[in-house]
Amino acid sequence: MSHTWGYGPHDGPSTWIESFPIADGLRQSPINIIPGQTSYDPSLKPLKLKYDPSNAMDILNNGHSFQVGFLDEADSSTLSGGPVSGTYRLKQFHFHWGARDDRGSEHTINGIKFPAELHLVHWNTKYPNFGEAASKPDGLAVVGVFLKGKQTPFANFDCKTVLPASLDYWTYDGSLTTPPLLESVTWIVLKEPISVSPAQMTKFRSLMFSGEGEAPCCMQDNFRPPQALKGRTVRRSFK
Ligand SMILES: CCCCNCc1ccc(S(N)(=O)=O)cc1
Ligand SMILES: [Zn+2]
Repeated sequence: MSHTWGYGPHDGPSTWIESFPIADGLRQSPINIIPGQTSYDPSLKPLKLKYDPSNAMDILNNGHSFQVGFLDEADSSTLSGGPVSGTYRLKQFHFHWGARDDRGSEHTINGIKFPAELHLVHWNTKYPNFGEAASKPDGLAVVGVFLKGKQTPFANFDCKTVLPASLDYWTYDGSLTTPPLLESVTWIVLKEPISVSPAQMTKFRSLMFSGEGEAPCCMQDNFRPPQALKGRTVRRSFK
């Protein structure tokens, strides 16, 4: 059965439960983060991110976003420390954004939406590969970074240069935010956003959901709204 899901009125987030019943699961993402209701956990370690730009392999419009794929056959671009144990390898990064600057991010803070959100997707090297890891509760770790509007050149895709100065973060147990919505993600959402220029946002919004020869449909509003917390705790690494 070919899963055709999207972000439109007939195939968008409210319809995903029809093919993916886990959409109503106990650890779905994204969520609305209410800073006053998070708990500081002094045992949380600093995030350790190591990215080798030469691992970047390709850029792809996958019909839901565009993603930059990384070579993940060695521990050269990894995440460790933070809320996770062991080593997670960078597989890809991609973005979610809105048709306008008043929406676009998947996570929200006190209900505030950012114009876009970057996801750096990593898999746990205790499993043989991404696909295996994606089906395990501790299989994936995704670093979420909010993008805010500002006149500034957009850094190249050396992931290190694209990260904010502070690596303070919120963390919670969640899921993929697109089908198959697997509940295998340790979410690490950075408190400090990075800046992106209006020109960059225009570039995002000029990408297409549609393929060649199809009726043109701009890739915009490719975000899932916040899901129920269902009793989960959101911890923070900073006082
Ligand atoms: C098992 C096949 C899964 C393919 N899909 C990957 C994927 C990666 C990250 C995210 S996100 N948006 O939660 O970072 C969604 C979907
Ligand atoms: Zn994502």
